[in-house]
Amino acid sequence: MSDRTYLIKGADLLGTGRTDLLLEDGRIAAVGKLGDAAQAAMIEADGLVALPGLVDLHTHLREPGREDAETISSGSAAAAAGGFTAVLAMANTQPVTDTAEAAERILDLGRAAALVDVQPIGAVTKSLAGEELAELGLMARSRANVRVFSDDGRCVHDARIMRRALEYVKAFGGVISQHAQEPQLAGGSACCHEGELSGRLGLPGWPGVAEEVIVARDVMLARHTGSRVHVAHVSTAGSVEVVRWAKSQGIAVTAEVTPHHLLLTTDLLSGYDPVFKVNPPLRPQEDVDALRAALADGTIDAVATDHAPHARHDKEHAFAEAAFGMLGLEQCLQVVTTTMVQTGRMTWADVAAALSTRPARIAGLAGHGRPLAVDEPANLVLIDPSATGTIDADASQSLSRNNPWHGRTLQGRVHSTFLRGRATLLDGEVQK
Ligand SMILES: NC(=O)N[C@@H](CC(=O)O)C(=O)O
Ligand SMILES: [Zn+2]
Ligand SMILES: [Zn+2]
Repeated sequence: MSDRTYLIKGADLLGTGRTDLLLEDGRIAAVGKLGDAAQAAMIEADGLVALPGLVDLHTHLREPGREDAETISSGSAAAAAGGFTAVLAMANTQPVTDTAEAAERILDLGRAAALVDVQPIGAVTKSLAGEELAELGLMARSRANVRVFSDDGRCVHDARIMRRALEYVKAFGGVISQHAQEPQLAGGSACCHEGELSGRLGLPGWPGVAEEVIVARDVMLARHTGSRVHVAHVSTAGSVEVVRWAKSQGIAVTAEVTPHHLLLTTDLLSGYDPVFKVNPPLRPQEDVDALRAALADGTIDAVATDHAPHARHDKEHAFAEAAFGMLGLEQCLQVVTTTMVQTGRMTWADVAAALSTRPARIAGLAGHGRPLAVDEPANLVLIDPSATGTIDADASQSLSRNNPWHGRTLQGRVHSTFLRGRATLLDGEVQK
């Protein structure tokens, strides 16, 4: 299983043509038309597309604190099953990842699970309380080498704290990933998109502008400080407009969109099923269309899952009381295949950019998002784009079952994943 040599025969390299790949000693040892190699395990990759290993900028692994919902080990298995070779672990654990020691502990647990590189995200403020900056510098200088900071789950709403955080991380090339949700406009019990439907359902909603005002403020703070801001889970056409404008001005902003915001719309809430309760909420079709267009034209840099596992007893409530969040790691590539590749909006090379190269660059992860070329680390995924499957929430590697794709048919099947030449997923089986 572990450190063997693999010969991948006839994979379609980023959709540009068929080739063989030899994986040896953790690296890509040869690319091209290769003869049989003794000792190598052969993988018949006829019809499979090879992409660089996927990188998720936004994963909730729940350990420490909520190991009933997910552990670093179970979340790593879900990541491998989804074609990921690196995930960034959000800081809203219990306790919060707001110290160097906490970040190093997550790094070590990820190494012990050994299915994906788990890179901790550090909190921007102590305990995510929004009041005092966390130990950003100590986390950056720690063994965990933290470069991405986020209070995700909460918005860094105090403009003065956001300014200081941006100034601080600039010194070491860090980035602030913002959960853009203005608390006065989207406060209290808001639990869905504000619109005609929320009125009819009797659910308090929050409008897209509550996201957009924070995105607008933050790009101006990024311009003022000369620092980098990343917009987590962009959900509205208005946010896309702001990001597009900011990029045209040369402001250092990047943005991500989730699989669910690329496919699901707010009218799913009419059944009051809490599996569709998420922040930011599912939006109308116009927003979904704008997000797809922005991902295709590069205004949105990356797809990130916002994989948010929740135990049954937190999710199975009346809609208004249920926890926010849905699973994402295992079906991300299939959703992108379905919404973006099958529809002709993106090529496989575009997918590699949005799910691997750009997220690795945003997060400063050196060994990931590299081209599939000789001497590069053997981090890659094989996908069968012609396969279709009906999603079964119970077939998940995650400890949680809040899977919004359950019962849906999606295009594509993740076949195998390799982390530094070691198979972490082989023909659909996670290699623990
Ligand atoms: N997306 C969600 O609805 N929930 C996330 C937090 C977050 O990403 O804001 C969670 O931690 O459960
Ligand atoms: Zn968030
Ligand atoms: Zn999140």
